[in-house]
Amino acid sequence: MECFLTKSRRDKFAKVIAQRTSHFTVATEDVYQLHNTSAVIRSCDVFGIQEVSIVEEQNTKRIDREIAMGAQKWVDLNRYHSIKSCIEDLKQKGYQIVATTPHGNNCDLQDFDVSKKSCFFFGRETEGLSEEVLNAADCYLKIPMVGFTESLNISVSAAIILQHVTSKLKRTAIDWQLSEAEQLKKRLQWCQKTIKSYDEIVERFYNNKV
Ligand SMILES: C[S@@+](CC[C@H](N)C(=O)[O-])C[C@H]1O[C@@H](n2cnc3c(N)ncnc32)[C@H](O)[C@@H]1O
Repeated sequence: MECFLTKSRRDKFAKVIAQRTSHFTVATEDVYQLHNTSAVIRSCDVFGIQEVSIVEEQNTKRIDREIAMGAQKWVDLNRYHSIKSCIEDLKQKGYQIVATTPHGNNCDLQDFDVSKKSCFFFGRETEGLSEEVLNAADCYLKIPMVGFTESLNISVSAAIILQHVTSKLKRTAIDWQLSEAEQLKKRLQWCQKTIKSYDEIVERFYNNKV
């Protein structure tokens, strides 16, 4: 199927998939502002996180396509209407639950142990994470702050944390890449999303673009 893509598109897929990981994943809990969820998804794509879970117990909103800049097309979105089922699924997949929060004596980002498969939970703009997530968490993670402001914006926190943990992970000997079979499956899915119609394939074929 990839033969129907242009060479530059195929090369791009190969380059991006080689940097994708399921060692880390991200979950957002009832975030009110669409642009915040979209910006988190965009950061996941940028830092190579393949799966994102969006919990909408109270809000059910469409992802803001403009802000995600098409990132929602390349990242797998799992949507949940209950935090309980989201946590159960993640634990079943072998992830530890990491509650990100500006409060308390949590683990500082610099000291975070990247060896375990982890899901980073990000909370609501005003209330932060629910008691349910905080109680289920295996650990708490904090970005150190030295100003007057009580917390960072959720999408800013996600970008800082993901940049830090993914670059630290890549400096270890941990096997963090998707398996060959997973990479192939994902590339085929991306192909399907890229090719909009059979007419397009035929047109490309006759115009010698493939
Ligand atoms: C605007 S903050 C929520 C502030 C809220 N008043 C609270 O008490 O958590 C939104 C989310 O960003 C993340 N966050 C913000 N600042 C953070 C920090 N310094 N360290 C870790 N996560 C942070 C957390 O996931 C938080 O739930």
